[in-house]
Amino acid sequence: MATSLKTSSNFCSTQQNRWMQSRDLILHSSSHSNVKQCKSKKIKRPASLCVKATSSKVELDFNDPSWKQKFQEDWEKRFNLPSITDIYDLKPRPTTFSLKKNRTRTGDENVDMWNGYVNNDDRALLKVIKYSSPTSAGAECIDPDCSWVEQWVHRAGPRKEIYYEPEEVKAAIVTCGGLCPGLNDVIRQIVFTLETYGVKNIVGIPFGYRGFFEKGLKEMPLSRRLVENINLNGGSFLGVSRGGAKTSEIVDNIQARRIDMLFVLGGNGTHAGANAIHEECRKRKLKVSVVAVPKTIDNDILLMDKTFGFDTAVEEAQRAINSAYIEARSAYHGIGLVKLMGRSSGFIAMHASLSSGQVDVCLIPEVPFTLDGELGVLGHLEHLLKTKGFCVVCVAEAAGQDLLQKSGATDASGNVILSDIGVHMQQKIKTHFKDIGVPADVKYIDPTYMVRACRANASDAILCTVLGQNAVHGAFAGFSGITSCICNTHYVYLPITEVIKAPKRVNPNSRMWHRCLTSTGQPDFH
Ligand SMILES: Nc1ncnc2c1ncn2[C@@H]1O[C@H](COP(=O)(O)OP(=O)(O)OP(=O)(O)O)[C@@H](O)[C@H]1O
Ligand SMILES: O=P(O)(O)OC[C@H]1O[C@](O)(CO)[C@@H](O)[C@@H]1O
Ligand SMILES: [Mg+2]
Repeated sequence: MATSLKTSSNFCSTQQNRWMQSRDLILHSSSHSNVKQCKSKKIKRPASLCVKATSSKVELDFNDPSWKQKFQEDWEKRFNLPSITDIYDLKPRPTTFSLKKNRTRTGDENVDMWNGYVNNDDRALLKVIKYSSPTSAGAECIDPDCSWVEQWVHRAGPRKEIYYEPEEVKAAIVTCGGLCPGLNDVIRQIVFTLETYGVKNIVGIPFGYRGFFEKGLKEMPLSRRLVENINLNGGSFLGVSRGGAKTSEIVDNIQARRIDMLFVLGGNGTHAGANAIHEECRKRKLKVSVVAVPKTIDNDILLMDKTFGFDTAVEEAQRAINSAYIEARSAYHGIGLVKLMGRSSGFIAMHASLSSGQVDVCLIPEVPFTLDGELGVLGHLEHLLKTKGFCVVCVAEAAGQDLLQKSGATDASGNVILSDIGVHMQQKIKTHFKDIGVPADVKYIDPTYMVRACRANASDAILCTVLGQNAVHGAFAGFSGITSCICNTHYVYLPITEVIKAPKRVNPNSRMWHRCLTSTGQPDFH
């Protein structure tokens, strides 16, 4: 396969990018499917794309009849799951995770064939829509004709054979980054599942990656009895932290503590850290499985349907919007303004606006806007006060950063600290209506930590259960450097490298954003 793929990215040209921009639907999809457009010097028409592989950039020539096959071979390579068997010649043993007791005797002779395990060759389809044109809403295209190409990913779940002796395993769990509903549900399910396999030595690492190197932070022994009820509360039973991740020190500590399996719960940053730990373990030839579970209220991790905690955050955010609506509706010329979290993506704002049905203006970082001027937000608010008497605005915390002075500061993990768009808008709205002599009663709600410090709702609790259990199955199957997630409604494992390439963002050409616009009735603000 390698010989059939060129590995140059030099052909990517600005000219070709212009072609891409004129077909901006493809441009958007390109970031999602990690496909970069480029121009082959040999080809006149814009029919060549650069496909960025994990470690190299691979160019595909769409005039070559076998381009699909080449794309798929590259895809297979990129989505192959790293395993401890890549570095060790290991013999598997039959699993200790028994499903037999759940089997019903039906008299059907096939029942003896049934085993309930997932085969390593099982796959789930990542994309199920066949777009007939790059201009179709939300189209995700690989080639200029938007051809259908199967993109398979590895199915998650228990395997019939495992690569660890459960009695000898020491498993550790760590929760990193900011809080998120469902952390305790995942911890609990990991412990339950490990015990079902027969693992006796399970520990929690306190306060994120910090727990690996901060003196005085001791690991916490975990058991079913101890974690049985932790899902009844929000937060993390183990504590969380940002910053301070030094991979080599962490791996020294993993070695010193003789940890065989590490379960890492966190967002983009945590996943990058987990992958670095996995790589370092591999470099040192350690038989350690590092398995991540994607957590973040922001829902900004690539390729997956959603991260756990997102649904709950949306539900909580919706309550804030409802309060803003009630305040605005009850005041003379009331304007309710709600700022919602989302470091680089507007998913919470978009979904909470959609679910509440009470928002007139939704502002997200992916869609630029102006406040002043004929087409600005303020003019539209004037119109809303005139026509319906009140209005509700929902703004994502990362929206409109171009309108504000940059703080230049970063948090302990290196994430940019955003300027406060909520406070800025509150002041701008007040000043604007004062200046034009129209009374306006502005009620500003910033629910920040309330949307993430709560207990998981029912749908998140189920997602956490499945992801937590699958994380353990993945580790016993010998995989490492993977994440346990949901793609296209199916539970799968993805290599971490594929999900940390960029933060996932709302596609302004997607049906969902257009549904949001239909719901709010807002015009373009620029
Ligand atoms: N590129 C990286 N390589 C190694 N470790 C990292 C990297 N980025 C972040 N980390 C570490 O991962 C941990 C969590 O990162 P971060 O604070 O960005 O939260 P996150 O996992 O992205 O979750 P959240 O959604 O709450 O922001 C921190 O301890 C941080 O030091
Ligand atoms: O104040 P903290 O804990 O650093 O986290 C704030 C950030 O964390 C998140 O909740 C999750 O990434 C973001 O929405 C928000 O920007
Ligand atoms: Mg992050």
